[in-house]
Amino acid sequence: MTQQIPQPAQSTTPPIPARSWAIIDSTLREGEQFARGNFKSDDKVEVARALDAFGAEYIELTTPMVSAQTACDIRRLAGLNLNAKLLTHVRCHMEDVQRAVDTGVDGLDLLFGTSSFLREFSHGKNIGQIIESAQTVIGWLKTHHPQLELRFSAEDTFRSEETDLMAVYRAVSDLGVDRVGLADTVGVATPRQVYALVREVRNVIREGCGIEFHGHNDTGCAVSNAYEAVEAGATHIDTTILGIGERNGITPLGGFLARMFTFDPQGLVDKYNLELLPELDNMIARMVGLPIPWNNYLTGEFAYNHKAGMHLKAIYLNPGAYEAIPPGAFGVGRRIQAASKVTGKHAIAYKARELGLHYGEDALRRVTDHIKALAEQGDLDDAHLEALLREWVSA
Ligand SMILES: CC(=O)SCCNC(=O)CCNC(=O)[C@H](O)C(C)(C)COP(=O)(O)OP(=O)(O)OC[C@H]1O[C@@H](n2cnc3c(N)ncnc32)[C@H](O)[C@@H]1OP(=O)(O)O
Ligand SMILES: O=C(O)CCC(=O)C(=O)O
Ligand SMILES: [Mg+2]
Repeated sequence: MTQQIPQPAQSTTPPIPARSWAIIDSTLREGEQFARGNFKSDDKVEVARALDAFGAEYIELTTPMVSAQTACDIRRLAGLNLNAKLLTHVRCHMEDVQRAVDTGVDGLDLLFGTSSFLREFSHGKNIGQIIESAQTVIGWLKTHHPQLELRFSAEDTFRSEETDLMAVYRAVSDLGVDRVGLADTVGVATPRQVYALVREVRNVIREGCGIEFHGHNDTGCAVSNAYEAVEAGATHIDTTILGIGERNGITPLGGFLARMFTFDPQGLVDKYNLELLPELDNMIARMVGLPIPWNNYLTGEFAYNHKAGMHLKAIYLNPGAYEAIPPGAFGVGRRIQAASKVTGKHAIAYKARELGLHYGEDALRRVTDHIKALAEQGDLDDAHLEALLREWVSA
């Protein structure tokens, strides 16, 4: 079975080039906020090296304010001299940033909640005070650490007032941050809202200022929202391996890359070592002590399982008939499940031929019907199918 790499989806929308966006992988920050995420120092080194080998452009780390050990781990990771840029995620607070600049990271991801929920219940500051804090903190960083890459994010963006957001984004862009961040902190945004807000933010920030999107998956839109952000001009997307994070997590690295592969397969192949994705997913599954979900994007056990007779006939001729993305591109294989009640004669004929057996038309119909009837009691495994095909060919 050979499979042609699918061409970018044909639609009225132009393909989105992979060079227009970068991954900020937050497994070592948002992922530490996952119920089972508690990475030890050596785990962090393993994860950072694996993400670097994969080709992730940025790796976001937890704030050094967490503990002395966490600060020490950040310094250890900074000492690895990875190709990926290291960022640490800190409150917009002088003590935090002073601690962060001592760790040797390449940049700081600053944040301040701008929704009424967070202004009232998290930090108690109004928009004017948030902007003042940003001026103090960013001003100090620009003077004393001009080499650092800076991002400022309005946490809970999608439940914040539009006028507040535009005031904050304009102010931090004027202060010279490299990127502004939009965060769907509670996973409530719809793809259309994300598209519209990214376009609007683009109009108030200076040219060349990047836009980052961070999306939670509470309502199942994390991948679509990240995609819409890119379509609207976002330059950086936050992901975690397997999507781990607070509650049910954020945009998963694999899911986002699957989405983007359909627009620019070669661009993704050029940027990332995509065939390492199963290693990344397995590594995090091991570290958090959970299996990879059966329906996980690309690497789930059944992500490339083909079963129905009508599908199998076409799959044998060209797998692209029922696959948007060739599994080999991401280092995974497909499974053909030929011996079920929903199978058909073409699949059985292919299986027989693989075993060097040749059935005439009538015999093929009979053995297929027999298999389908037997499978009413449960699917047959490959060994059972093989034995049956060998037995029936001479019957
Ligand atoms: C949506 C997100 O994921 S945001 C990122 C979340 N990440 C984290 O919380 C990192 C891990 N956190 C920690 O280790 C701790 O919370 C620390 C070290 C940051 C702070 O610990 P504590 O001093 O014990 O405070 P605590 O966590 O109880 O409360 C949060 C404090 O941060 C303040 N705060 C919240 N957001 C911000 C902000 N963006 N900028 C500045 N201060 C903020 C709150 O006002 C509160 O301070 P207060 O006690 O002076 O009112
Ligand atoms: O800093 C950010 O942009 C995102 C913070 C975060 O994890 C969130 O808002 O869910
Ligand atoms: Mg988050």
